[in-house]
Amino acid sequence: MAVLDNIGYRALTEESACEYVKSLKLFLPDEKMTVEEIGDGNLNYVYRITSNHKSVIIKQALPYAKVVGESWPLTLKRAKLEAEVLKKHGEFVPHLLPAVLASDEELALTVMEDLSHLTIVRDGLIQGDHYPNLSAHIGEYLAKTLFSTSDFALHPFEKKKLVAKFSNPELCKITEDLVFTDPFFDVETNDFEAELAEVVQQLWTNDKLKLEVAKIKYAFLTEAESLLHGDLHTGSIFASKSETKVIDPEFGFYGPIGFDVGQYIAHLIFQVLVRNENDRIVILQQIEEVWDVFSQYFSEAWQNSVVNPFTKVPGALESFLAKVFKDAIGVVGCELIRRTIGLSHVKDLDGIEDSSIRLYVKKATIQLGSSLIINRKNIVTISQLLKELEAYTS
Ligand SMILES: Nc1ncnc2c1ncn2[C@@H]1O[C@H](COP(=O)(O)OP(=O)(O)O)[C@@H](O)[C@H]1O
Ligand SMILES: CSC[C@H]1O[C@H](OP(=O)(O)O)[C@H](O)[C@@H]1O
Repeated sequence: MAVLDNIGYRALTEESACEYVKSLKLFLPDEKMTVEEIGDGNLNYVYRITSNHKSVIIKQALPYAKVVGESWPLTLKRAKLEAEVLKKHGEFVPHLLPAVLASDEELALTVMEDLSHLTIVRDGLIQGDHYPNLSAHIGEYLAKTLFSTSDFALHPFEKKKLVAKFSNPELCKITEDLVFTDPFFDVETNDFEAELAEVVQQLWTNDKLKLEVAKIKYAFLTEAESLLHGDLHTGSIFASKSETKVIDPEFGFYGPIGFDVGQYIAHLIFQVLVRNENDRIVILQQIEEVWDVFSQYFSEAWQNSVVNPFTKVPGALESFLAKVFKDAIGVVGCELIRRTIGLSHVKDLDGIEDSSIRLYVKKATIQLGSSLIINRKNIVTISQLLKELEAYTS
């Protein structure tokens, strides 16, 4: 992190968080307010401030990663980047994002709409809740944000301006390491039970697998297709039966579309792997639906596009969607593996209390991840993906 990042910065306290929102005139000067720190993520503090008649959220970045502490410095610029991604994506899908009420680059914070009436999707799915509109909404979110920020929608000057504006090297490096590198090597920060050592050793010595991961990582490093969310797991989505809101795009940058699509599908797959046969059907349907809705909206936008004459060439759309799908399957494989044996796990797997079931599911997750990475060229439809999953569920 550049030293100058920090000038004027101070970490909020509960008291100064209240003062701050009062200074924005979001509350009356004499209004009685309560404040609570509710952040459960890896990186930032989140304050919920309420009075009798309203509530807001302040999310503040620290100059380091909260989960590790000061030994892992991290740029404060991520807060501004997150607010800017919310605003840019908000141009296309305002109904699927929290409203940004204010942002402050110096204090590295964003004030936004309080979504506490909704549930974090990961928690809801773990407790067996069903969100009938979730994948239709996420499919729409993915198609509209990713198409509208791509070369298929923007003049090349505008697109390149956005690529520069949303440069996010420090946060990308975390993904490059934690998703696409460390789990495939014997690195200290990896985190897995001793009983998985044999399966993990097989990964580390599998050069065929590593060669494919190298290609997927290279796409992440080099393919500036669209402005991604960059961390679209089920912990970054709030939902109810009718509403869906995507939060936390601080890993946003210009990258391959298949990354966002693949991360979302991967986190639905964790639920496929932990549920019994009857309960998993709704999740399999959600996986099918997100791809169907994404490709439907993306195709409509493509057909209306006037920027790029090649969009009119027969087969161009199908060829691009096939590329996105293949990229997504590779990302699914890497995400399944990293959340099982790397730094930063998911509650879906770690929360399985019975250790023999937990280890069984984790081994299946690693094997499924490897198979998807290696065979991704042969998995070209969502039905083929669902068929592949069958072999790893009991
Ligand atoms: N707009 C919001 N409304 C209500 N709660 C929120 C909001 N934004 C974040 N939170 C809460 O804070 C938690 C952490 O937020 P998140 O943006 O994921 O932080 P991090 O970047 O540290 O992962 C969320 O899981 C949620 O419980
Ligand atoms: C130490 S960063 C690891 C992990 O944390 C981020 O998750 P979140 O901000 O949603 O808690 C992101 O997924 C990173 O890969």
